[in-house]
Amino acid sequence: MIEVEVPLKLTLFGEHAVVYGEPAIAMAINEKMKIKIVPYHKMILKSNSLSIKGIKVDLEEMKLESEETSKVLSYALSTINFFEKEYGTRKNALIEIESPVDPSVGLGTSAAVIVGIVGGYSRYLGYELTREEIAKISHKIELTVQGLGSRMDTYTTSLGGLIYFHKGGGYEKIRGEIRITAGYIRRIATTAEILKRVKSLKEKNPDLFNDLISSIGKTVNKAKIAIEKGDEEEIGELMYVNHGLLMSLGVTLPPIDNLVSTAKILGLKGCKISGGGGGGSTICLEDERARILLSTIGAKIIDSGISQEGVMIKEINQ
Ligand SMILES: Nc1ncnc2c1ncn2[C@@H]1O[C@H](COP(=O)(O)OP(=O)(O)O)[C@@H](O)[C@H]1O
Ligand SMILES: C[C@@](O)(CCOP(=O)(O)O)CC(=O)O
Ligand SMILES: [Mg+2]
Repeated sequence: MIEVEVPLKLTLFGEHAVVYGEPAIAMAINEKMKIKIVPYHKMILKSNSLSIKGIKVDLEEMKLESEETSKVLSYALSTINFFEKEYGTRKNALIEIESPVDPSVGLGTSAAVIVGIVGGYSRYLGYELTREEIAKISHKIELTVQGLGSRMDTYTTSLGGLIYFHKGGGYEKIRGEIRITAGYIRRIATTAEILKRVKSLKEKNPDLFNDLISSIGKTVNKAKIAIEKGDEEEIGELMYVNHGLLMSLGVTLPPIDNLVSTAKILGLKGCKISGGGGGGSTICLEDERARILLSTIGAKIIDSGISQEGVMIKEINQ
């Protein structure tokens, strides 16, 4: 049996802008997606946190027919099919995915599912991929499924730690400690849908869009220096600036905008959305009042402690 643990992630700065070549800073956290792969007589996928809306069942064979299912399983299915296409092999297995959070809440579950299956299923096939190789393959798959996207989530969940992604490519681990209070609410759209909306904004108003995106890039670079210096005041101020720029891109949601502006008035050091937006995750520099504010919007608080470890793959002889 192969057991895989993949850290989820928080985007501290630079979401959306990183898709257009700007820098970003993300952090792997202690919330871990777990994937188990055991030999089986056919290919079965089990997942604890998915739900589908609307089903059609062939009552003769009790066979479920649902467009929605293949959409919701798109990341997992594309990853399994990747191996068949690239390696020409398909070894039946029972693949069980256990997520600590709901899908599509800005915590990188899409990336974690891909990274977990790439890491676990490649090992199941007898390959020993490095974390960097897992990240590279996973980014390719996530991009194929989403049509748009950056290397940020797949690299952060594969490699672990606090990572600065350079403008135009490459990355480096950042020394520095940042303590976050984080929670999430359900979303009104998936990241793929939100990415498409942001892209249409770019097409409609390229000059304005480019100014907004490069302002986010500047914010990210100032934040990197502030994190390395441990300057919490500056980090927090830049979180509010980044949130305001994301608001201009139209990816935030009123309840979260209200929370962020209330936090600023109350004197919390810094808050912003994290990830694709449209609801989902909100992060603040660690503060008890942030937990209270998050609970007022019904957010589920998560374990946002940093995970220095990236994807962990264990082979267990049964
Ligand atoms: N536990 C899971 N099992 C299978 N697929 C999952 C799971 N969690 C998330 N996914 C996939 O990832 C998609 C969510 O990706 P995305 O919208 O990018 O949100 P996130 O912010 O979590 O990355 C889901 O629609 C589903 O296809
Ligand atoms: C919006 C984006 O910058 C981050 C998406 O994060 P998530 O899938 O919402 O966890 C997209 C990307 O970087 O691929
Ligand atoms: Mg995602």
